[in-house]
Amino acid sequence: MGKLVDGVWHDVWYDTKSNDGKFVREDAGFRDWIKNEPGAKFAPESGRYHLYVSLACPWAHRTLIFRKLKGLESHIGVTVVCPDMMGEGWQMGLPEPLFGHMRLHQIYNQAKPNYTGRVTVPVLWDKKLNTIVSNESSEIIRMFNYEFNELTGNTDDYYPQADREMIDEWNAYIYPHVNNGVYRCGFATTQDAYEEAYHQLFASLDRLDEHLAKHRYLAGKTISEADWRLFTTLIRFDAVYVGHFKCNKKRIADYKHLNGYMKELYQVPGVSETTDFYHIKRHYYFSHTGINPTQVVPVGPDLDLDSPHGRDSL
Ligand SMILES: N[C@@H](CCC(=O)N[C@@H](CS)C(=O)NCC(=O)O)C(=O)O
Repeated sequence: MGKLVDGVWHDVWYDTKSNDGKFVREDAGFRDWIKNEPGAKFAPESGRYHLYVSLACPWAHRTLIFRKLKGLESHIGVTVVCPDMMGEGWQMGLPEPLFGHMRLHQIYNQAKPNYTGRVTVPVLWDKKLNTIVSNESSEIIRMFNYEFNELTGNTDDYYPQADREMIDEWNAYIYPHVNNGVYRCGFATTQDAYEEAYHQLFASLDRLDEHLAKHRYLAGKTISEADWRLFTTLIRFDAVYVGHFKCNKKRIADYKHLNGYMKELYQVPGVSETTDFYHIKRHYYFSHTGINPTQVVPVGPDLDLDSPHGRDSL
């Protein structure tokens, strides 16, 4: 794990010392947008864009789900990096198809030779302008939700106008406490920083479970972006976060409503194909040697994801 400084790779772990042991996530460095409008710099064209993802990563997982559900698989190519993220950061198993690079930091440098920042997945690459459009998953999924509709004919909407306020509110609540909350537990380097994150996480999961007792989805009557953003954390929870990140007050399997909700989302056609528990477990347990120095990857747990979710009556 490391970062680029002026285009040079440095093998460094997260700096928690300057934040009282707290893990603080760095903002993404590439924030352009694909737009379906005349004269757009990044226009929605078939075959023009390429995604670099890790199947382990919850942020990258969001983009794979949207690529699948929005019918973008034949329009946007994908390179899946290896699950092990060691001294050189994310690496390819085979030379990636655009430049033959073996390391993701070479892709960042290809876009910006003097780049300074972390080298994260997902990355949305533009083959025409030879640059990174975006490395921010929350924005990539918005682009996938709308901007290719004319090309694909798929008008499914995960950010409908009528529910936007609710979706935004849930996103703003879930990101710090749950999505990033599990990382704030796992990467904390002081007891206090860990406990603060832990209590916020489980208070939030309790609140979500209560909400989902009465509502089938987070916002509105259909599955929205807020649900998919929560899902990619929930699906990793029992396999990784409970043990590796010490989020062990309860498992998702112990939450009646959250568990059924997670299963319903997992059972949406196509979604299980985007979920890879080998990559998920191998990445976290093998790569974070500061947390798990033996790099032994647990065999369990046995997950029950295909049984009836029991949410139809809501
Ligand atoms: N804000 C980014 C966060 C992406 C992110 O942090 N990805 C992790 C993988 S789960 C990563 O690549 N980490 C490498 C690093 O921090 O060096 C997004 O949502 O797209």
